[in-house]
Amino acid sequence: MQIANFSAKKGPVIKEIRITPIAVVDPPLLNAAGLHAPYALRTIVELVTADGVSGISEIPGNEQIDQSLGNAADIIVGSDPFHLSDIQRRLDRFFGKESAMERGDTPWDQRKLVHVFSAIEVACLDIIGKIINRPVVDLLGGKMRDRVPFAAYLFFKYEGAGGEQGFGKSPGEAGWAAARQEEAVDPQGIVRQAQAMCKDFGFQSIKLKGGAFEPRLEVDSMHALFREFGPEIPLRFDPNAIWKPETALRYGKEMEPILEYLEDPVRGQENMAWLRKQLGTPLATNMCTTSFDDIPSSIRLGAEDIILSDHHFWGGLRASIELSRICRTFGRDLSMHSNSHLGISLAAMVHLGAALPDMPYALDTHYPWQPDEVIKGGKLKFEEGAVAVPAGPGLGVEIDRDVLDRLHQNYLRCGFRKRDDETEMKKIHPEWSFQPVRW
Ligand SMILES: O=C([O-])[C@@H](O)[C@@H](O)[C@H](O)[C@@H](O)C(=O)[O-]
Ligand SMILES: [Mg+2]
Repeated sequence: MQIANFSAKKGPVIKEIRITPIAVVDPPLLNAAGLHAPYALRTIVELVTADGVSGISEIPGNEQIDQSLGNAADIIVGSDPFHLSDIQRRLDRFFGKESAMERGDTPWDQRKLVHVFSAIEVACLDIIGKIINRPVVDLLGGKMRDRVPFAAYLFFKYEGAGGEQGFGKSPGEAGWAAARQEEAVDPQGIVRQAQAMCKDFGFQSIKLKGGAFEPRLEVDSMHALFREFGPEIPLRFDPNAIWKPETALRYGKEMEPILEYLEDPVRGQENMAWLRKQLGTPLATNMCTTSFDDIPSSIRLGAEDIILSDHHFWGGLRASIELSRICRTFGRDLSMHSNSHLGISLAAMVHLGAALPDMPYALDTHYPWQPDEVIKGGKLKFEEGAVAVPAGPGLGVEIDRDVLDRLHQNYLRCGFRKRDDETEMKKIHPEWSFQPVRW
């Protein structure tokens, strides 16, 4: 037998990390935690190897996470981007263990390390893909599908374009660009929003973010969507765990005939498990089972049917692939959660979605709500609600430097340094306060 003569060649080395916080226009969307600010924050991370190969990633913007990324620079610089497990172990040792509790009560995840590792991992995968001339999806097990379907993600909202316009409208827009500025505070407004979004993007599933108004109005909005779109378009509803168990049981029963799944109706795995025993509708979560540490109790209690993974919160794309195997083992489905984001995150989500062995549900995305884009060539296209895996090695998308500079100037000017929907809401309704369980 002939054994190939494998001589260990020196691998690539990361020589530089660039961390650029940006602020992107976001309209006044409502949720259980309050109101979106006129700018959503994102951080763009670039790693550059000694040979000049660069890899990029995008994570939710937050000054403390940016500082942690900066503190991790000594670990990252000098590392081989192929050695992801070693990088992760050294980051774990450097930062110490981050508990699942540090996620917090908000609809979004407040941990630091998961974001840091996600930013580094995705940028390294982009580098690896460019070096071996393969798309990221091939590093995750290869394509199971060419196009990844997403759902229309509706919000109750105040009128306004966001950004400098704030609650005002930017004139001269048509189609979705105009509709995204309209008020939606009742069932009719939600149906109009859904019609406009589905018309422009071709979505074939619909999710409504609830938790903003009292349950009757929000559930009536779901009935109005069902009447408008019929049973062919699957519907989901997500009040971000702000309902009491008895409220969730009452409205969950009422919505059984019209829902594909019900997302985080109640807070905590115990409450989810209690409700799940009484409802025929599958329960999904991105709030009660949000890390590998949560899996044992999720299985013991039977907390949910669907885990909505998010590579920014689960520590990267490979972690989500690992999670998919755990889900299959324990009879969970895996789908994807989203927050306000641009095209680098969307590209990563599409590579991951394309690689997932099973993908029974259209994924979440906030993408239509953000008019800005940081990648060359403008916004990624949706056809019949789906996005094709970007062509080219790595993520297949490149940063537009002029736009990056402009969005960084937005960040410097806007004054926001972390997401704080409660403070934004108090600017309009000073008496308002965030309650983890309200109705
Ligand atoms: O963007 C929002 O307002 C959402 O409420 C978001 O923060 C959630 O994390 C999310 O989309 C969810 O599904 O819970
Ligand atoms: Mg959710």
